[in-house]
Amino acid sequence: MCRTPLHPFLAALPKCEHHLHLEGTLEPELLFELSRKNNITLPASTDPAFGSVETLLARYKTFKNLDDFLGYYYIGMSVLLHASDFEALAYAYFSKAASQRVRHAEVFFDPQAHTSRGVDLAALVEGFKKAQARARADFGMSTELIMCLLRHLPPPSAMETFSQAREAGYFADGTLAAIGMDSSELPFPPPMWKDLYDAAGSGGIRRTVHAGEEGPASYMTQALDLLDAQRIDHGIRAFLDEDDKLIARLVRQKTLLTMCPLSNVKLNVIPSIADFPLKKLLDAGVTFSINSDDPAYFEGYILENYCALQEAFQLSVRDWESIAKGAVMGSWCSESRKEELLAEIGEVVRQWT
Ligand code: HPA
Ligand SMILES: [Zn+2]
Repeated sequence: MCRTPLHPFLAALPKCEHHLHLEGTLEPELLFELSRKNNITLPASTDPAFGSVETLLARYKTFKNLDDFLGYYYIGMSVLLHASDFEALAYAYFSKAASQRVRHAEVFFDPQAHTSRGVDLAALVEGFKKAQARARADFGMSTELIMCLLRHLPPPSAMETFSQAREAGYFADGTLAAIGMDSSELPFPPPMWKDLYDAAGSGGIRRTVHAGEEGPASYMTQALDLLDAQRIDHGIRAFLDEDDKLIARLVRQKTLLTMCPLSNVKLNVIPSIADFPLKKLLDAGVTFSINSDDPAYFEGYILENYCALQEAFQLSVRDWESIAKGAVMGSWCSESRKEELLAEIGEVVRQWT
């Protein structure tokens, strides 16, 4: 638990999470359990980190960069096979998030990383939908699924997966709220994905994209210009690169940046949490949310991210109110759900002011 006097307030504050990879919530205990259940051999003979929960957790403390992390992330998720595995994974996250007062979550998943192993898209969707229904019933949590396409695979693979989801009616019936794009960034710039984003845009499908994490601020500008992205996941490089023109545009367009401070430290995007550009975000009036990205790998769920920032920056209750309300306003939920969430935040802030 963090030592800040605002810890109880931060714990009680109703939260929205917009940048969370379901596969990144696979805790080592569940990873080993599923590898035994599904007879999936982990590469322990070539990488001693896979020897035990303890050695794996120790390795997670030493990620050098995004690709170093992604190697473990893709091996980890290879233990997921059945609809029930995906349901268990998602429900474990929703339960943990509910305990940290997440009231609305828009979560990513990486279909190609599973379909390439012979798992049906329908099995993923079935498992996730069951977990979503349980989260609604058990915690009153609203949730949305965002299908991410993988940048390290060829563009036709992304287009094929997108088309499969669209033909299954998953966008039209609300099963999927949006498309996103993740995995390695630097070698796979936004122009590669223009056809995919054009197809989504012309079909009225929402679009977000990981940009400005390891890639430069110019990739964010390209994501806005070429992909017509409505939201940017990470986007920290706009501030590290001091791209004032881009920052002004983000403010003017009210583009939500879904930011992930502990992830940025763990993947060496910034040297320490004190280097997170929180003051610049607040001073410039950028719309942003604070998120956990891959909490099983980065030593912290959403509350640990809030607390790490509070310990470094000592914000006021009013600052947090504005962050929490900004996250609601940037959410892809109904206007009536936004009203409910804003009222819940107002209630908690009243108790603390
Ligand atoms: O932070 C991330 N960046 C890119 N790809 C990812 N896939 C899971 N997490 C990430
Ligand atoms: Zn991410």
